[in-house]
Amino acid sequence: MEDRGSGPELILVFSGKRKSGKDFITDLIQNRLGSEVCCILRLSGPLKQQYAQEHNLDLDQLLGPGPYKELYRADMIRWGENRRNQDSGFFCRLATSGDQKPVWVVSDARRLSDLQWFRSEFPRQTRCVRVQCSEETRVQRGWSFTPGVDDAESECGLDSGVEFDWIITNEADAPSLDEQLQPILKAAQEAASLVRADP
Ligand SMILES: Nc1ncnc2c1ncn2[C@@H]1O[C@H](COP(=O)(O)OP(=O)(O)OP(=O)(O)O)[C@@H](O)[C@H]1O
Ligand SMILES: C[C@@](O)(CCOP(=O)(O)O)CC(=O)O
Repeated sequence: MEDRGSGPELILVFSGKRKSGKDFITDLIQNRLGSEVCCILRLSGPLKQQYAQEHNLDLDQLLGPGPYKELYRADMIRWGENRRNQDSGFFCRLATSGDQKPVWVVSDARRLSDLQWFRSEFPRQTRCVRVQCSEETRVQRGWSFTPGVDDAESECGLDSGVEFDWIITNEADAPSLDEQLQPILKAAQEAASLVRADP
């Protein structure tokens, strides 16, 4: 039998446009699975931490869903891309260092290099999930088109060329999230039970 070691048994790598609901859905998954089983990892976490420190900004607001982070988004993208150009796995490595939970939920993949990093480091465990909704719904959630952001790699890098394992439609008139998330939660529960059976 394969040695499972102490790494993750399943990694759900989420992507989706701004205000599609990635954080909302990944929080819901963690609530359903429990924080003993599942951790949420944000690739933007270490980026925002370092950026906030260098620019003397409010990290909690940069991490939250409000309008504050949008003031800095274009510059954070540029700042992060400088780092990524030197080392494309830089933020993936920082975000994943040291977590021992059986299920990792990565809430914010944005670039093919992010998916490639997980697929190459964790080929057996990685699954890709897309969150989608209409532009109208995103506008209702506070989105407006920003040139240099919404037409750049940060938002468009995974628009094509990716085979997603699951696609979730986060709209009022779509099937309920509970229904759509069922196969994902089932896979996560199976992964967690493998770890329990093989400590
Ligand atoms: N199904 C839903 N029901 C109610 N509110 C929702 C739903 N999905 C998302 N929202 C709300 O819409 C807003 C944007 O969602 P969220 O922050 O999860 O999007 P995101 O894709 O993570 O955006 P960003 O890329 O800007 O971080 C939040 O205030 C969130 O609570
Ligand atoms: C700067 C950046 O990490 C911001 C992500 O913010 P959020 O996931 O939308 O809260 C986007 C990027 O890395 O391109």
